[in-house]
Amino acid sequence: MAKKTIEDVAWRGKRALVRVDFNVPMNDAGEITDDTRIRAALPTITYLTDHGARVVLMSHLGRPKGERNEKYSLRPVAEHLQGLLKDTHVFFVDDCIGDAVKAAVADLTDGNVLLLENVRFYAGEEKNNPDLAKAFAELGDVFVGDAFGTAHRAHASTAGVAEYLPSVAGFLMQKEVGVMGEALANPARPFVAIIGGAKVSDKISVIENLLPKVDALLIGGGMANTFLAVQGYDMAKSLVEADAKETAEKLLQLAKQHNSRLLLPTDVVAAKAFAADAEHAVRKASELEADEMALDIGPATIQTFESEILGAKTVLWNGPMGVFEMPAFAKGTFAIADAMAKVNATTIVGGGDSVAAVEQAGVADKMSHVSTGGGASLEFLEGKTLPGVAALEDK
Ligand SMILES: Nc1ncnc2c1ncn2[C@@H]1O[C@H](COP(=O)(O)OP(=O)(O)O)[C@@H](O)[C@H]1O
Ligand SMILES: O=C(OP(=O)(O)O)[C@H](O)COP(=O)(O)O
Repeated sequence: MAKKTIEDVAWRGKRALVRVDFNVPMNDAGEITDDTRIRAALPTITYLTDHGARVVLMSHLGRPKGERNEKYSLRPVAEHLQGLLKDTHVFFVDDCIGDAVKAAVADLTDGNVLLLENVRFYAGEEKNNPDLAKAFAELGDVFVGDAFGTAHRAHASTAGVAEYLPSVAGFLMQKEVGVMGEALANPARPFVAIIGGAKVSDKISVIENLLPKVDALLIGGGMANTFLAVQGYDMAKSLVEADAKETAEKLLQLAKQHNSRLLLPTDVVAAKAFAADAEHAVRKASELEADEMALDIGPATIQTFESEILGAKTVLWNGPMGVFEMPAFAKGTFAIADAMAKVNATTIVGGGDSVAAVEQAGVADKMSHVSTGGGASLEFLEGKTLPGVAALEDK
């Protein structure tokens, strides 16, 4: 459902209380190692400052468990944001509620930005405590939900606060929900989805939700082994989830019911150990040796998957095709990234390791959309309503 956005508000002089997801990775020295999520929030922030709003940003960082912990301070993020927004004053206040925060908000002039300290320094945040939500609401005139990466959490700063203020979507939230929602509801066809990653059990609901909608579902990664085992292949030492075999069988039936083509690897890269330097060879999926494990899809499977992708008009990808952290088993994953970069279609990379893979392959900017949410995009692809989206007003 379409949500009101920041374009539906007259901002001059108003305080925009914006929930962003600045939960960025940092090294031990407290340096930001990937600022993708900060950059992804810039269109919303600059629209608001350009339109004369006083912008109050709130976010979490890590999981400080409801207590103040300097290791999880957002101060370095404020400094980084100032570097990105050269013509804008970015202020930081070392709390997210209370008198000092109210004073810092009152000091803002039109077009200024203030980043609050980590909202997870308060236990009420993750409990969606109404008093904390009200205290946040006092800091703004309009709430802007732009933290797609945290939209699957019903927390005080993502959902609770929206009960006390007019609430609209930011541009990032609008794009994430718009592009993925359109692909699920009304895809240009053929619609091909590629699902990988370690386990079937993590992605049952995603597969269930996609099967009736897609023209073809390509399955790779560790999870393909369980499907192959169900079909009678001896997967030898491969990762196979014994507990998920029944589920895999049901999903194969579901594919038949919906006439969706579910494609599994026909060949794999088989290794004698789960190690970067393990001896390895290409094998048919039916011909693994007793001491081998499948750690990537093989060249024939790559070719099949590539031609499916190149013939598609919508491609959605979630989860690596193999143990792509080890170069010997990364070819399948990078081949998917490259094929998606080439095809003239709507291409969506949904969260987690597949995003890391398109970034490593240097093709992130060739995709129509690279999601900033791992868990959130997974829940969205499962067809769940995300609390941080539901909290925003419909158009
Ligand atoms: N054939 C395989 N055997 C064992 N592990 C695998 C295999 N293929 C992929 N993996 C592992 O799965 C992990 C990613 O799985 P998952 O967390 O489900 O994906 P995502 O983060 O994209 O949702 C990666 O660390 C990768 O090494
Ligand atoms: O990084 C996040 O999730 P993700 O790693 O699933 O994308 C979000 O900021 C949510 O964080 P959380 O999983 O601690 O609630």
